[in-house]
Amino acid sequence: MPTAENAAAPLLNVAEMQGRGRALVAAQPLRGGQVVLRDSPILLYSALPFTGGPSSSSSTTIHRYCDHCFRALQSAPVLCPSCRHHAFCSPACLGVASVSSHSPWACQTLARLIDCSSFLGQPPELQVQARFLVASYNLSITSPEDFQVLQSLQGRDICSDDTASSVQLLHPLIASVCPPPPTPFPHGFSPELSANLLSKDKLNAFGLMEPFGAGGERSVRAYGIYPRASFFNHDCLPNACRFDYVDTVPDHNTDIVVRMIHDVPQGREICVSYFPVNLNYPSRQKRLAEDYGFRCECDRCNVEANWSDHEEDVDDGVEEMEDEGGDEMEGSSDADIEAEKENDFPHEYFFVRYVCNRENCFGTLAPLPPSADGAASEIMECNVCGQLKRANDGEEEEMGE
Ligand SMILES: C[S@@+](CC[C@H](N)C(=O)[O-])C[C@H]1O[C@@H](n2cnc3c(N)ncnc32)[C@H](O)[C@@H]1O
Repeated sequence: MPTAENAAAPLLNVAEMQGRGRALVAAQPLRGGQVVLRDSPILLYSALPFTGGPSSSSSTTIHRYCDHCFRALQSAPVLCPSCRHHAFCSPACLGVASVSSHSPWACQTLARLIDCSSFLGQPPELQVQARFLVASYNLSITSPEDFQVLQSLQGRDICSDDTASSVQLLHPLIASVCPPPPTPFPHGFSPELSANLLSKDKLNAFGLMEPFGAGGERSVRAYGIYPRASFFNHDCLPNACRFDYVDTVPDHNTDIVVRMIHDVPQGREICVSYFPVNLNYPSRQKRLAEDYGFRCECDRCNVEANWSDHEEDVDDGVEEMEDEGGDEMEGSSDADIEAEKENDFPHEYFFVRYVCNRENCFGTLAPLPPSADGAASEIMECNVCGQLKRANDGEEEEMGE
């Protein structure tokens, strides 16, 4: 039970781990549901491609989110008086944005990109990468200290072919439209720096998700760089997961909160999953190799590496965990099948207890934080659909919306 003394002590230490870089490790025993990190973004950018352009006026552009705090817009937005393209939820948000995310330099650069027809013809992913580059160079002007933090995050040593071709197109385009900064860029402005920044983004950005849709779509509203949360390594059976409450909390609405999924002892590495936990083994390995540059050797991958039925799962990357290993079990008795399943998939308890059973959700469940006296909560919260359920020996009982 946390005492007043150890509640004030650090919960996580940063440690260097062989083959894994920096990692976050439990500095004391941690309880399921405990909040181990609350982190604010140093940079946020929209996950949507640009809309508008020379033929559109601001009155025809649909503004879905505040361009600073990314809350869903409920009423008529406050438009930026200079570009008339960017929309804010309130005059206060516009005021903060005008000296940070939407500085005069960012405002003019984005407005000129929006008016550039050759840019608007580019694929949506490239337009979103342009948003990140403009936000990063803007950060170097408005907050050089935060820009240094961004640069200190892990990136890829060797620029991937994808990143190289994005930079080849985007860097000269941004250079040709952006006005001179108020003072020379304190950290430079070059294709090499753009490539370096894009590789940091790929490894470290967290997506702020749209509310869970009825069809189970998981679309991203905005991406953020969260410097302390960036130290979490990946595990395919994570012991922590992150929550965000962009539309529901009044202050610091873009903060992310990382909570323990279950108890862990002091000294254990705390990991999150970089994607939904229901992805199958080949899809997880492919994604980790291509996007994050490493081969996962977690307990779950070591077991699943020996399964023989990966091929059929590769197409959609999603699997029903209970069906795994079924092909090899024909002709066996029920007891044999159960025993074989148990051997094949010793981690099944994780999916029963900690994966949301709402259709198409596949979110991760973590208990609500323990009470002030340290008592564990029996209420589990899904980090994707937000549903609350009562945990009951692995059977969850829904508690309504
Ligand atoms: C968001 S960073 C995590 C923090 C990072 N270790 C650091 O030193 O800053 C993601 C990178 O950490 C490394 N990483 C994360 N999880 C790993 C794992 N399970 N095994 C090996 N490397 C991992 C990979 O290099 C990955 O691209």
